[in-house]
Amino acid sequence: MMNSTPDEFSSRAAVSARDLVVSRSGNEVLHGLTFEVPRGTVVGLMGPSGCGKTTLMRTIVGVQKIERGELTVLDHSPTDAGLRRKVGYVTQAVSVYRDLTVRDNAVYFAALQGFSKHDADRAIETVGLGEFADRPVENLSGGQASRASLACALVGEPELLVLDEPTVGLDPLTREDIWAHLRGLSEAGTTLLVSSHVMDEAARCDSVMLMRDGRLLAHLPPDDLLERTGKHSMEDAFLALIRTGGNR
Ligand SMILES: Nc1ncnc2c1ncn2[C@@H]1O[C@H](COP(=O)(O)OP(=O)(O)OP(=O)(O)O)[C@@H](O)[C@H]1O
Repeated sequence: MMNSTPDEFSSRAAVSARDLVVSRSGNEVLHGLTFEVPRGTVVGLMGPSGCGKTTLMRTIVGVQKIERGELTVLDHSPTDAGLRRKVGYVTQAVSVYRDLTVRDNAVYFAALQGFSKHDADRAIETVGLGEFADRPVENLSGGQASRASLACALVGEPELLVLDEPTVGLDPLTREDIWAHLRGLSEAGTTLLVSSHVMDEAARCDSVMLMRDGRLLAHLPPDDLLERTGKHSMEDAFLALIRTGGNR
């Protein structure tokens, strides 16, 4: 990577950051992150509460100001209007209208971005909610409601999907279900950046970015994390890495 030309660098990375510094309300929250998210991969963003995961995701989707450093998203500046149709973002809270049906939500999101009803229906099918399309979101289970949010982010078939804790509060079976959908999207070419508190979910990612206190401790494939720390579970491996501050 050190020897890459800018073109080679950009063509491989969906997101690349160099010395990225971000402040919120005057306090520096991200202290100089340098990383690359390769296109078509699933990257897990893990770390304790308050370490800066949401802030990083907000910066990538262009709603958080960059203080210093560089950030490129699909070869554009994150605030570039051309990215709006290429980047999907699902926040932690279920962001759909609970009194509307799944289809009406998806059609509304589609219309906002200039997509069709057909695009909305395809997104609903993608997340496996076809049979619930005419049901108000308030009458769905938690996992189904999460998938309804996901469907809204998928209407335009984004190239990059940024998901803030899509499985939080869900039971293991539903988590499994959501991850199967995410893996399917990745196999179809979408790049996914997914945050989670559940360290075992790291094992489902192609690589894991481990953050602590606004810094990146490591970015590596899950098997390498286990090997590097000599641990058998992601949880233990992460704790070991935190104790050494990311050093061997
Ligand atoms: N609006 C804000 N103004 C000032 N500081 C903020 C604001 N939102 C978050 N912070 C601070 O920024 C830091 C990072 O918060 P962030 O929400 O990015 O963490 P997180 O890793 O996503 O946490 P969690 O896993 O609990 O969602 C925290 O110290 C938090 O207190």
